[in-house]
Amino acid sequence: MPQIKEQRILDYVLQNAVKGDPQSVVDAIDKYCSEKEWAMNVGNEKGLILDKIVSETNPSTALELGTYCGYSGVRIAQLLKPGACFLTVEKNPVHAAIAKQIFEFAGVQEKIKILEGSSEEIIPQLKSKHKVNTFDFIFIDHWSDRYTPDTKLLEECGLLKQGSVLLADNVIYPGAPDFLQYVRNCSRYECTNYPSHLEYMDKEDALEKAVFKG
Ligand SMILES: O=C(NCCCCCn1ccc2cnccc21)c1cc(-c2ccc(F)cc2)cc(O)c1O
Ligand SMILES: [Mg+2]
Repeated sequence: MPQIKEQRILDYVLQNAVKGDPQSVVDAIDKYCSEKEWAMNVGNEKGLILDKIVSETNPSTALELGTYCGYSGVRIAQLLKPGACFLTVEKNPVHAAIAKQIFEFAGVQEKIKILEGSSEEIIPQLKSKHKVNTFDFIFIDHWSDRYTPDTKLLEECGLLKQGSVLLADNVIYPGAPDFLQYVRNCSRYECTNYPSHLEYMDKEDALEKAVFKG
């Protein structure tokens, strides 16, 4: 019995999903986490909203803050056009290692680059060290108290352009009240709320989309 939940999730995927089939990996994680052990993946209900917004944006450049086991990374990667650049930031090295193996099993590893570290140290390095200009799409799913400072940091680092789409998870539960206040009261963002539920639970949650107006 692997000692940590994330290793058990990986093992379940390796034994129950189809190698090279991203959707089977997503479905296996959802099955395990709804039937066996809850985990903080965005889940299928919010995941379908994520899919719709990624498809509508059709990003050439995408960033994710909060990789965890790679569930949302696989969902996003399978929707990206060939040649798109997708970076995902994970502070926890154990989770990053699990996500790497999930991406490889799903067959999306060529589309995703995992950056290990905290958002506040990585965001300022993105232009210089990772040859990024601006992001078309950003999925925010890390510590909720970093949502606002990191949004401001992305602005200050010139990583947003007119039309950049920010999509934040958990704005209701656990909640990101200061982020909602910031983007909804800042004239530089057009916001849309997508009510949903906490992954694998009946508790209310929501995604918030904030489009940068430049
Ligand atoms: O905490 C969550 N996510 C954040 C984890 C990332 C922390 C570390 N980290 C990763 C990248 C990174 C970059 N910079 C700094 C730190 C960084 C989360 C929690 C819940 C949740 C928990 C308990 C409960 F009872 C109900 C719900 C549900 C979610 O969907 C979540 O996403
Ligand atoms: Mg989340």
